[in-house]
Amino acid sequence: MLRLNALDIRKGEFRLSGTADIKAGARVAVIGPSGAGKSTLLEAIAGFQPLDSGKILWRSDDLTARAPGKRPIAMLFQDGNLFPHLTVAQNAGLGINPNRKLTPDEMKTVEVAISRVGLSGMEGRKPAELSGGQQSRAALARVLVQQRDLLLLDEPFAALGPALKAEMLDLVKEIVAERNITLLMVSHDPDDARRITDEVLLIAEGKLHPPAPTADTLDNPPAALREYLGT
Ligand SMILES: Nc1ncnc2c1ncn2[C@@H]1O[C@H](COP(=O)(O)OP(=O)(O)OP(=O)(O)O)[C@@H](O)[C@H]1O
Repeated sequence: MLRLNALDIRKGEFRLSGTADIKAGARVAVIGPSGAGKSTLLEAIAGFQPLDSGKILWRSDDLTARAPGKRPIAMLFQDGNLFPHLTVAQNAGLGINPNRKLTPDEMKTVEVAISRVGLSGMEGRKPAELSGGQQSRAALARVLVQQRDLLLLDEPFAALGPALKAEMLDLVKEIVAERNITLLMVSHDPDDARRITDEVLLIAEGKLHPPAPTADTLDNPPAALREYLGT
């Protein structure tokens, strides 16, 4: 269980508070109006945004004071997931160790991850030599080699066309199921949430709401969500 316990986050005038428990292995969409604090919540879970109060617990480990790199978390953002001067294999290898050459076993892990995301044969290419979809796959390979329990996605596929985005979401769904990864995904598109998540965590008006089933919530949205969905 990922326990977001009595969180209180302040950023200038902005404030977000609430409690939510996320079951291990769940796939959860983080939804809410623009500026509601979706990215801020992911940053807090990853350790980049300090809490004013509250605790973040994972399987009874208290992560609250832990540095980002020491948390069992991998994260993908909308942009900037790849270094342009490094190859696909080097970018993926950064997930294991940014500072030194990889051991043969670690190189094997990179090779398996690159194959899993469908980029075998492209290990030596730089990001500029890949399509947008292939770049997303390379970023996902880096997440895979990290072998973390939690994956946080902040709209990483927003720049892709609808078909490619659907393909990437399906790949993420398969991979998190295979590895029993707990997924939190920020999305502006309710169809993304329906496609791969079973629960939604709504953030609105400074409050974090406990996760609720995706289809029920989107079919019968609470008032705070209705305006955002345009229903
Ligand atoms: N450095 C900052 N100082 C003060 N307020 C900030 C700062 N950065 C962001 N904010 C405010 O924090 C709030 C939450 O921002 P956040 O990016 O988490 O929202 P979001 O729900 O992810 O938005 P969007 O859907 O538009 O990406 C916003 O109202 C924003 O204006």
